[in-house]
Amino acid sequence: MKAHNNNDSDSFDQLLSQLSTRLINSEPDETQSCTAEVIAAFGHYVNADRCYVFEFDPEIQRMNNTHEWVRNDFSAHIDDLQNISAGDLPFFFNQMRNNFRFIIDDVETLPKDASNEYAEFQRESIKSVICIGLVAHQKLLGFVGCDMIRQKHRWTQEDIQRLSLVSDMLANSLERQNTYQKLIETQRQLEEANLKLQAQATQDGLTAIANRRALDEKLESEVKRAKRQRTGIAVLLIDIDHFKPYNDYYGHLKGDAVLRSVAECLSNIMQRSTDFVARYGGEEFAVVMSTDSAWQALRKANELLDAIESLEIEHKKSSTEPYVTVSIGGYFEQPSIDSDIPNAIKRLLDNADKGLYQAKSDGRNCIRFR
Ligand SMILES: Nc1nc2c(ncn2[C@@H]2O[C@H](COP(=O)(O)OP(=O)(O)OP(=O)(O)O)[C@@H](O)[C@H]2O)c(=O)[nH]1
Repeated sequence: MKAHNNNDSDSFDQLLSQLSTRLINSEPDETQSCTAEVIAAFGHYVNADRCYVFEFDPEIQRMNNTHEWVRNDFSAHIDDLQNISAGDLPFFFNQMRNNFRFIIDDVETLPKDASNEYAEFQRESIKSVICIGLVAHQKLLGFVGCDMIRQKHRWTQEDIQRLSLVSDMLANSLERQNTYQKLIETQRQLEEANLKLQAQATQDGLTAIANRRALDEKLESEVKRAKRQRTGIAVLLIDIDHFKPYNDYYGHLKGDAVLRSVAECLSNIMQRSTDFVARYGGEEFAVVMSTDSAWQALRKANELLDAIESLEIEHKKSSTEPYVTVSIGGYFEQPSIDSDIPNAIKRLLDNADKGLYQAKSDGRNCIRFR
């Protein structure tokens, strides 16, 4: 076998140093191609027939071949060297766990208890093999190795030293890659948690529709839009009639179910992208709609009133029995271009509330528009 001369060693060291710089600065995709280049470079340098990287699972019970370089026509084995267990190659796994290396000049000299390994080396026509562990923070992550197929090779101190350099480089890069993956995963979890928190902050827990806070935000954006586009905006306040007697007679849990049914019914009807339904508090709901006329809003309010009664939820303790009904107060306004937004919002809510009070006074299950 060809011995290295000083030129070989110098040019290999230079190449390794360049690849190392690239690995340090590489994105995950480039890390893969750099690793492939590193093992190819080592394969050429040591005049090997096959070079590879394997990664262990955290328990060092299984390993996968992640990168492979083969000389000329030698057969590649990366596909059949996946998910290899410690039970398949016990001698090898033990050597790697205990010594972080496995160096065999002649596979014929393997001890008897390495019969599985011997059979595997025969299958791959391997005569000599060297594997050096990828170790980061005293943890064995995998190994980089070389096979000699054409002829046996006595691994020199120089081979071992240079492959150890390669393994240090790859271990650091693998460690960095794992940290990067963990960071990406943590970031994904944080974003998911943030989205959930955001949804919770603007969602009513019982009915899953928007809450009061979301309503305030919506009113502000809709008033701004109405001002800009010179359109009108209507607010409806919808209150379940005699809900206290309902709770007292049917129980709080059934009361909760009524709130959910009413919320769902309102949401099903208010389906335009500019429609908005929120739980205003207790047994009261609010609807915001962009509309050109009070008449259109009144028509929608009538639809809602009928739809709730049509749910036919029994309510024996109501003056509007036999079913659960609602009273609705509404107000429509076309904000002028110079109207003050907080005042406009206050006007919308106050007037809708006055309408609701009037509807309650006038016997409930009716609409009063101001
Ligand atoms: N089940 C249930 N009840 C609620 C919830 N929030 C508020 N309530 C009840 O809603 C009822 C509201 O009662 P009142 O304000 O007296 O109104 P009402 O009985 O509906 O009378 P009118 O509105 O005048 O027709 C109270 O009994 C509250 O306990 C809730 O989340 N679940």
